[in-house]
Amino acid sequence: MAELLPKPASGGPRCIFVADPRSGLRAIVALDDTTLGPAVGGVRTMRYPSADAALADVRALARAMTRKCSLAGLDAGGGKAVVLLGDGVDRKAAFARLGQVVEELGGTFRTAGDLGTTAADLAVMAEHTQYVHTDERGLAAAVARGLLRCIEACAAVRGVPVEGLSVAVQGAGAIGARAAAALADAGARIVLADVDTRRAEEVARGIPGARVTSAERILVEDVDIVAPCAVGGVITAEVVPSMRAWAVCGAANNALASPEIASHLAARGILHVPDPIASAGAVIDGIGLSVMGLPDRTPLIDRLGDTARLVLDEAKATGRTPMDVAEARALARIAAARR
Ligand SMILES: NC(=O)c1ccc[n+]([C@@H]2O[C@H](COP(=O)([O-])OP(=O)(O)OC[C@H]3O[C@@H](n4cnc5c(N)ncnc54)[C@H](O)[C@@H]3O)[C@@H](O)[C@H]2O)c1
Repeated sequence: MAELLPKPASGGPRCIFVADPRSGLRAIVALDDTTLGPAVGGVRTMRYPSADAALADVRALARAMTRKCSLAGLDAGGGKAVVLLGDGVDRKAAFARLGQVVEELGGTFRTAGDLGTTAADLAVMAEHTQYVHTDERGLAAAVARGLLRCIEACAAVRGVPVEGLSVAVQGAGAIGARAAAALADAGARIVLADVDTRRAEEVARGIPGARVTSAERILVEDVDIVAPCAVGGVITAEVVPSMRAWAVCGAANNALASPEIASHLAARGILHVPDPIASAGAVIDGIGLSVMGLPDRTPLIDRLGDTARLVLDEAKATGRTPMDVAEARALARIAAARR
């Protein structure tokens, strides 16, 4: 069963709820603004406390993807899918059904991996749809490249080189591991944490000079930059006063617990590169190839550093938060396309 939920009165993404009793699949696909092109966004797979929590998450993530695609200069809008993990799900059959649903959408939604979705899940989807991007390693490398460019922008604003910076990377999954390696290659000193400590230790072993800290401490470590690369909502009103870093720049989607947190960071003088910019490497790589036909996406990925710099400079000049500046820039491009 695939049911189109009514568009919320407050606006925001259109959602399709998918329930497949045979496989146990429960999923929601959200389609946000498609002015610039098809709705694009990865598949997030996790246990949610309730269906309402999953709906709120997928809507917020799809909205963020709209901003991400617009800021990156892509011919694409925002979308997202979440799979609600629960007991008794036949994972292979569930992702096969999700692949069929994506195919039935006929290219209006294009997807790839995200938190909790494995390469095996994506491979199963790809047997049923042409609209899934399965090159997880390539996408993670693209995210890491874009994140590095944004960290270079932070360093330039601060007037310091990237070489020798200490960076606390939260999350040692696909993105965190690749980002930590790329930052270390650029001369940064890495502190790494994951709720799965063994995973953090394994990743750290492959990165010269990296050390592991606890998941509880990572955001308040005595470092130059904090790079959230795990779940969203981690930069909270409680965490900000204890932070010792001078910049937050990571690839986790929706890292701020709420929009007001951007003001908390600004009040403490902490630079913040909004994650719709810092995490955009993957969508640029995927959509740059599949929708825009760009043989080489690296110039567009490298431009994320310029965008980060512009946003940080405009925020400083106007007294607005980088989040507000980024949002305004993203929406201005969409408004211009509608005219
Ligand atoms: N995969 C992509 O192409 C992509 C692209 C752009 C952005 N992102 C974002 O990057 C983030 C990570 O995605 P991923 O693909 O690496 O996911 P993943 O599932 O491969 O890895 C996530 C890791 O974070 C760890 N983790 C979860 N909660 C944590 C916490 N509180 N503290 C420390 N570690 C924690 C998990 O144990 C896991 O190792 C997500 O926010 C995702 O939306 C992913």
